[in-house]
Amino acid sequence: MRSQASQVVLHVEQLTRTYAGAEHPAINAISFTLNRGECLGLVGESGCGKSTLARCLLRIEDADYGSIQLGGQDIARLNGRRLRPHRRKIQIVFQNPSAALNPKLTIGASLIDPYEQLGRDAKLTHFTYTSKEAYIRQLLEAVELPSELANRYPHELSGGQRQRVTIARAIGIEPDVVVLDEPTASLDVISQGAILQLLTDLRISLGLSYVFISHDLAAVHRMSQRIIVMQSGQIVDQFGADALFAEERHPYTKELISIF
Ligand SMILES: Nc1ncnc2c1ncn2[C@@H]1O[C@H](COP(=O)(O)OP(=O)(O)OP(=O)(O)O)[C@@H](O)[C@H]1O
Repeated sequence: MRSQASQVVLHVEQLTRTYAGAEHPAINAISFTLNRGECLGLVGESGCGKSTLARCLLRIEDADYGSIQLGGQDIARLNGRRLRPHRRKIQIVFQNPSAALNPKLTIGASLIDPYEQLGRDAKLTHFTYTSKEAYIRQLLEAVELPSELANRYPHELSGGQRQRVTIARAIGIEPDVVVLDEPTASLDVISQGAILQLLTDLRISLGLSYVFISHDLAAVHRMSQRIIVMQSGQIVDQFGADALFAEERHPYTKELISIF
């Protein structure tokens, strides 16, 4: 029997996307696997294609070529009603929580929304839905926020609190994969550390699997068990996090380490 840690939850193969009029693909033949319970770090400088990859994985954008195996099904070419049952399985936390939350919805309403849109048919194992209020309370508790915040609006929260809410929204429907796209980029240093710690705690306690995208090698190293380095849309290096400083690293990885 395969151990839980070696179960592949996401298998991406040859994913390629070229924007109209661009000379080079924004992402070029990207392939990787993500195991259950693992954080896979994806690092590279601005413009290397990290967010394009995130949008393609979420099917916000279509890749031109390649496959995205999620739970054994290639979702890269599914659309409309055929894609819908798979949407719950992959969720994203964006870098700017202010843009990700509807300013007209209370925090409670924002938290319930993914469940109502995508989660009703899901078998939840960590959270239980007995009533809206009870479900919202559990989610706020999971991200260490007081339940009183449920009645507030996003502008009445700090940036760090808002990001906790977007994390709760992403994990509340228990996806197989959470893509974290620079989740701390808009926060101050203290909040950054607290959010990274919360994400690690949640990964361990809920068995979550992350693709953690960042230009910040130190944060990626702190969070991840394996690291992929991207340059100009391509993967140039990948290794276990404990081999970051090994001699055989790609020259570009060494360059990133030098500005670590
Ligand atoms: N909607 C778009 N239309 C055309 N080109 C785009 C679009 N989005 C991104 N690009 C181009 O694709 C390449 C990759 O951009 P992308 O935003 O994925 O990189 P990134 O690594 O996420 O950068 P950053 O860290 O600055 O967000 C860049 O050359 C960018 O200019």
